[in-house]
Amino acid sequence: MEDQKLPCVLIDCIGEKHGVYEDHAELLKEHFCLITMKEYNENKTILGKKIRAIYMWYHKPVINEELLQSLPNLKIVASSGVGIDHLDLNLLSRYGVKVSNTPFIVSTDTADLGMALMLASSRRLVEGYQMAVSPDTEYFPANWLGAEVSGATLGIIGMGTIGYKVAERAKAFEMKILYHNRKQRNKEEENAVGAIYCKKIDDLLQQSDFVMLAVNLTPQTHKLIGKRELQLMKPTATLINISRGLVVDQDDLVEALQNKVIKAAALDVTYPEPLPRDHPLLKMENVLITPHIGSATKKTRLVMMENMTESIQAALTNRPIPYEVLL
Ligand SMILES: O=CC(=O)O
Repeated sequence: MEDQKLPCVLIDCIGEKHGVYEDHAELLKEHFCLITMKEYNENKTILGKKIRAIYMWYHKPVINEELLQSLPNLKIVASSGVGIDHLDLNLLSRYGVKVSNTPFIVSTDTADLGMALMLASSRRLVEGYQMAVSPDTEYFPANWLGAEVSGATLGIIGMGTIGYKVAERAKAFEMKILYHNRKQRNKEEENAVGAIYCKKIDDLLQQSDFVMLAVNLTPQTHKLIGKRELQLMKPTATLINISRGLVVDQDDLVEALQNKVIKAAALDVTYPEPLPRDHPLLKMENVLITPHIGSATKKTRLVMMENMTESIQAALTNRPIPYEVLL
């Protein structure tokens, strides 16, 4: 409902499958007059002029030129999460619209999920669970083995905030940690976690038991891991992706898994999301998939909402935007 005193903010929907959580919406309503896409679509001419910000919760609503043309007073798009690959920054800048994200808060949970995927995949937790609950279960199955994580070699591609937090956790597991950064080497962080820098990505791929992808999706990292890179990996290695699906050539990954070029994959991200229900990755025993839940914990999602609110308030009062994404 429209409250004349509060700035109008467009959101996709409240509740439902991908919408802003009901509880969070109540908090947002203290600061903004929330207009859902459904309400906007029913009354574009009047509401379009009033909307001053878009609260983009997990890539929705989708922003295109047509929408921007009908929102003449739009000042900011506050996007949840760290990745901004779903936004056309040049287009938004042409319309004078600022962009913010929630970069720091997602790192800890996403690193935790990376560890969870590595442990679950190597120790075959999903298969173990299925065996434990099956009517004809065999306890202490003698021929059923996983691979050890403690003491194994982890190669982190992309030692940004998330990658570094993965390294901190891997250190506690006494793993040998290798990392590759396309641009810069960070010696201080390297020493703190005992990580070894691989200038060449190939060295990391050849030596790692687990390869964890934690890079942003950019034109340079698009399909960074394809047939050639998968062939460099050990046949006993597992690929873990907590960044973006498009960092991997998925067809090449399917082929590599089918032909046992690598042992397994654990993926929080794919393309598209979700995968079509008949996609080969959904049918493989050596693939563990989660539905893009890196930052999906109660506390983190609440702080993300607070970060987004702060950024919108700053933009609407012409103050510096705390989490502004610069072109
Ligand atoms: O995918 C999640 C994020 O970008 O934070």
